[in-house]
This record gives sequence, C-alpha cells and structure tokens, in this order.
Amino acid sequence: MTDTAKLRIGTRGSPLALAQAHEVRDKLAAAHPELASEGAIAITVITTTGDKILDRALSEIGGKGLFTKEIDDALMGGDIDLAVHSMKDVPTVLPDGMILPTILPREDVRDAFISLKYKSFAEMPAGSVIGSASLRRQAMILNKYPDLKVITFRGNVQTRLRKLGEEQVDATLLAMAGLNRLGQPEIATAPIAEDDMLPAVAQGAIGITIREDDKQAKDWISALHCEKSAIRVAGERAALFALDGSCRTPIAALAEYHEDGSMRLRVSIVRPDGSERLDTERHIAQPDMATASAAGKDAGEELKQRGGPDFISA
Ligand SMILES: NCc1[nH]cc(CCC(=O)O)c1CC(=O)O
Repeated sequence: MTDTAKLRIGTRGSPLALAQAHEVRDKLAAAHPELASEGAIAITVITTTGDKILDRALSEIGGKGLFTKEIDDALMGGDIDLAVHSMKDVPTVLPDGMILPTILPREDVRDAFISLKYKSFAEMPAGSVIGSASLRRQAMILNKYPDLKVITFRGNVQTRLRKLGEEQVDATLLAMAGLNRLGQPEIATAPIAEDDMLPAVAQGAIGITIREDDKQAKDWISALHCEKSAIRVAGERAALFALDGSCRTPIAALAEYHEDGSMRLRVSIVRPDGSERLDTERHIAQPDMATASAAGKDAGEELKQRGGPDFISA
C-alpha cells in the first residue's frame, strides 16, 4: 500500500499521535478528491526516543527534539512526505530543508486536573502527591501550593489512571487538548484556568512539517491551515526561542485573541523548585506573524534579563 500511496504521513505511535495523524489524513482526503481514494494516504508509525524512555522526566533525558528527531530523519530521508506533530514537542529551530507551513485550528489550551479524590489543588491537604512528567507543571504547582508534593510520573492515560487507582499519587495532570482529541474529555476532573496554571508553549496546537522543496505537499496541506492559531503559536514560540538557554527552565506562554482582534501574550518562567516565578505580558494591537513574533521575542528577552544566568540555567 505504501508503494502506491500519493502521500505518506509519519507519526509517533501513541494513541494521541495516531488520532492526530488520522485527523490530518481525513481532512486532507476531504479537501482533495485525488487523496480520497483508498490507499492514497499512507500512515507510517515511527518510534522516537521520547517514546522509548519511560522511566525518567523528559528534562532529565535532556536534548531537544525527543519526540521529533527520528521523524525528522524519515522526512528528510524521503521515507515519508509529511509529519504531524503536537507543536508543544517541536523544537523552535527546525532542521535545514524542513518547513512548518501549516498549523491546524488550536484545541483547548488548558491543563486538566485529574484526581479520584479531589476537585482541585486548593482542596488537597498538605503533603498530597501530584504525579507529572512536566517540569513546568511541577514547578507551577510548587510555586502556588508549596505544601503539595510533586513526583515524576510518566505514561499514557491508562497507566496514569491505574496508578491513581492504586493511590501511587493523589492527582495527575494532562493536556485538555489530548483528552478531547482522544474523545475522552470526561477523564478530566476539571480544566485548570489559565490564570492558575499557564499552559506550555503551543499546547493544544498541531503542526505539519514537510520538505522545503515539496510544492505538492505544501499545496495539499495549505487547506488545513488556521492563520490565527499560527500567529498565536508564533508569538509563544518566539518567547521560547529567546529564553531557550536551557531546556531545564520551566517556561509557560499563552497568546490569546481579544474580541477586538488584538492579542494578549503572557509569558512566565519558574524555578524548578517553585521558589520564584517571573511573569510578563505584551499587548499586540494588530497581530500578525511579524508583530506576534516580535512581541514574543521581546517578552522572552525581558524575562531572560530579569532572571539572570542563575535563573535560566538553574
Ligand atoms: N509529549 C507530551 C504531549 N505533547 C502534547 C501533549 C498534549 C496535546 C497538546 O498539547 O496538543 C502531550 C501530553 C500532555 O501534555 O498531556
């Protein structure tokens, strides 16, 4: 089937990644009659380093592109024609010859609080344990609720629910976007307001990478693009790029449109132990790729300067 496919999509094999790849396949088939026939689009599953190492925090494994490197190689080597990524996992600098022209309409950006015993962090008694693999979520929790404990906790939705049931932890967190895309929003006990926990850069956004010179793929995927989502993601990623001295610094950012068409961009950094948090924000009167990126860069540079080398490499 792969030999006769007109377009080959590469994806990780997790249930969420597969759901996202299927969504892209279905939308492409709906937009382009020549891709609608059986077998016209093939899906190739690629295992990444991030999928293989399940016992450590991502920040501990270190390096960039833990969930993208092997897929990038398959794309640049010509084994696939496009890759579908959670933008949260995509490094700010792309390999030479690769472009990311298409961002799909963004899902819910919030984190979900998941517990069998409590409705929110505020309800949890001192000493309660929250499991998360994300340094950002761990640091944000400790910053706001210093009496709670965080432990590193990885695995898919099913594993986490089992561990919750076994009372290994009292609560865990996942992205609302992932739960929605898996068709399981009911797993969330409650979404966490952005004011209580600022999301990760590009959380809830899906992007498509292709080879720079592949005009056909570029033309096909352009039908799926959402410019407003792309501008939000560009602002947040510009802040991340400016701050990117160390991937061990927990960074959060969120760009949102106001009803009048202007944009609010918030950016925060937190010490991993939660002891200190720095916030800033920008208002963008006429958001486009250039103005949002400039605001993100400016906000990121401000925080980098305020935090100093000690904060950024802590
Ligand atoms: N590799 C982790 C990852 N990358 C993207 C998502 C969620 C979906 C999204 O943010 O679009 C997740 C899991 C999670 O945070 O719950």
